[in-house]
Amino acid sequence: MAYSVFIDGEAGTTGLQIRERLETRGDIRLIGIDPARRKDADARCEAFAAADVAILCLPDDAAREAVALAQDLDTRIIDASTAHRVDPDWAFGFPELNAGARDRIAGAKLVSNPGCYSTGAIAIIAPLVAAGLIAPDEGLTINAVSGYTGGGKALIAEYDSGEAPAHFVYGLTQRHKHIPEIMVHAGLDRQPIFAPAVGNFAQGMAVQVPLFLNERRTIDGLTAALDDHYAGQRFVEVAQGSGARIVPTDLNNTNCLRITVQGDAQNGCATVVAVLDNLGKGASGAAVQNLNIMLGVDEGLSL
Ligand SMILES: NC(=O)C1=CN([C@@H]2O[C@H](COP(=O)(O)OP(=O)(O)OC[C@H]3O[C@@H](n4cnc5c(N)ncnc54)[C@H](OP(=O)(O)O)[C@@H]3O)[C@@H](O)[C@H]2O)C=CC1
Ligand SMILES: CC(=O)N[C@@H](CCC(=O)OP(=O)(O)O)C(=O)O
Repeated sequence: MAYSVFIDGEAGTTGLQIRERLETRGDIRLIGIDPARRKDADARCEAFAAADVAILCLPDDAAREAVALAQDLDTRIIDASTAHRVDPDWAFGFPELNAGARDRIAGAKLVSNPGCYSTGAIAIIAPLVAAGLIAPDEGLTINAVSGYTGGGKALIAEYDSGEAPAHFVYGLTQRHKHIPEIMVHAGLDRQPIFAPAVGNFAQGMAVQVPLFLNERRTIDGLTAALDDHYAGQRFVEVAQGSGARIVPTDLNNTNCLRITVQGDAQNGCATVVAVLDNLGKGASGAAVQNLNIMLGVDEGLSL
């Protein structure tokens, strides 16, 4: 039996990559929509009604509108946007978050994918809060650099034009849209300082959480807590750092996320770094992983 899947926004950056991952699958029938009618409510309603699962790859307002269009249908929804990530009626689409996360996704009608930066930040912070190695009210800093596809078609066009800078920092007013979901799903009571940046490379990202060490919080202890948390997970690994460079593009075109803990016990300073593909585990890969979990098929299919 084939499942019907509608990708709303399939011509966008995230949508295209989901399509590529699904179009060769025998167990999935993709529902197409006439490109000229891709923003037409009637055409989208018909597609929602025909779908077992709809994947929203839309700006936030359009995602909210799509959910309203589908509200009386049985269609299950995966939303790649920011619109529903802290809504308790939606399952949070990070299966590796905690013991119950995968089952919640499997049984959910509504699943909200984490943002790309949030995936890296939550992957680091949530297990360390759960292990008592980061206090919920600790003042944390999150530094990150992303490839420019993270900004969707508009930022891609800027870089394609050759007019965009080699590197820029942003989010300086500390209102980045990922901060609420990081706090809720990592278990932080105090807002972290978030310092994102974009570099002149298409995809890939590194998310860093610097931590001061103490008697309780050692490099070995941090590594062991993360290792324990992710033991047996297929797409998240905790690796030994070499003390050398970490390259944000290392996991491009995969659904993997790699965490390393490095620092110096003598000066008491360490950095925990997550590397992932913003379009892989940070968006399209995660959506396909969640789809697989919702359909009850092998979680790694087409990833
Ligand atoms: N890029 C990334 O790394 C990540 C993106 N996301 C999220 O995924 C979602 C999609 O982002 P991304 O793919 O980057 O964005 P893009 O700008 O690349 O694509 C968005 C797509 O949505 C279409 N669209 C816009 N409004 C409507 C509407 N009212 N009805 C139907 N289609 C519409 C656009 O069509 P048109 O171009 O014709 O306007 C476009 O094809 C966003 O919410 C984003 O925040 C999540 C994680 C990472
Ligand atoms: C480089 C860049 O611009 N990145 C985007 C986040 C990309 C992402 O994860 O998007 P959603 O949260 O919308 O899903 C930003 O900072 O707004």
